[in-house]
Amino acid sequence: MADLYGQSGDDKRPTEVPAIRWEEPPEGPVLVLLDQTRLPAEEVELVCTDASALVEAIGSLAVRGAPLLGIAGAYGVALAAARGFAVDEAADALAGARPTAVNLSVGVRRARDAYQAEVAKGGGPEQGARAALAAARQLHREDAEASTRMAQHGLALLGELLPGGGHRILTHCNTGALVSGGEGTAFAVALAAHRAGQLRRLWVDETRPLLQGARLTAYEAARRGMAYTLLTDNAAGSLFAAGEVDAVLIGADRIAADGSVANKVGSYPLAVLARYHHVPFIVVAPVTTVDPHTPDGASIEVEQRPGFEVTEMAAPQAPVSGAGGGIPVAPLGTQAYNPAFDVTPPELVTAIVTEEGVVSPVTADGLAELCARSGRAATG
Ligand SMILES: CSC[C@H]1O[C@H](OP(=O)(O)O)[C@H](O)[C@@H]1O
Repeated sequence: MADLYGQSGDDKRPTEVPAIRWEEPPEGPVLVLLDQTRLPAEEVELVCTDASALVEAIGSLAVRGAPLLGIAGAYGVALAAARGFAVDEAADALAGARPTAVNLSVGVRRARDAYQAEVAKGGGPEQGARAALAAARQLHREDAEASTRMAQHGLALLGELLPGGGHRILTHCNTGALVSGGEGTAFAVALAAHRAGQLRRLWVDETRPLLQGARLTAYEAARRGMAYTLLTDNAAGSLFAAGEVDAVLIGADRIAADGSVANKVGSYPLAVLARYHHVPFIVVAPVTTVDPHTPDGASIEVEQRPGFEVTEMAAPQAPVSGAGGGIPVAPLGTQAYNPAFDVTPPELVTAIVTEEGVVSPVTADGLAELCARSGRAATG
């Protein structure tokens, strides 16, 4: 077999530009986003002055990833309030920007509730805006703390499942600092293994069609000096067949009450491969991604995205030719099926790792207990 263990990343420079930050220049508060559609070629920042700009950034995946969507949604409510826009209208637009990641609506609700509680107490719009900002900042901090704890729980689980270290981990999409207030979810576990000298290889699925793995996970792994190898999504099966995968680590966008996991499209086939090859399939997500109000996988709304993301390759310098302005890889007018996510049933998930601990096997009761431990009511 060809040399699988190619050159690992050698740039120890951590991602210097935060995925999101709130600033208060003289002309008024702004939300500054690292535009993830421009990575890895360019680190370009988007400055949002209102909720509609943020809704557009969420829809284009300039800002993305379940936990970060929650943080962005909360800051978006605070931004609308601070700039005197209609808060309820902004909150509804933000919560509806993408349907699958439950974190987005959770984050929006936390900031909106804080605003409304302050106003209900007799505070003016300014006090309401400050309360919304405080709620967004608290969520940001909580997510960073959750990331650290998930990494600890995940590393311990890898040690139990794979004694002896030298882990070869396959991951899908992007679950690092670019989706988090901290170092991410599944990627944070792989990073902890790297720091502990236990990561032999991070196999990075490119993750068609938007290439979050190739563009973003490789970008983060290189900057962390991790040993990583990029592969096409189609090549994952042959890696399992060659015995080159010790565990799969992925994130989640919504976990239903029964333990069904919605995550980037391509996750479900990996779960089937992992089961067939007796490889642990581990989901890493904060408790805010568990949705007790969605009973099962069939109840999860899976975002359907534009066909041009499949029929064209994004290339900023590409001549405008198809619907999306990229380089056509299919005849103009080709219809495409482009679900952003798929759903993995709980029986194919070895464990769900959260900041509150690990659920394995994955059961509704186990998840409910975890939510209760975090102080969130687990109702069916
Ligand atoms: C741990 S959140 C990252 C999660 O979000 C990604 O989706 P998208 O890039 O469309 O926001 C993907 O499902 C990742 O697992």
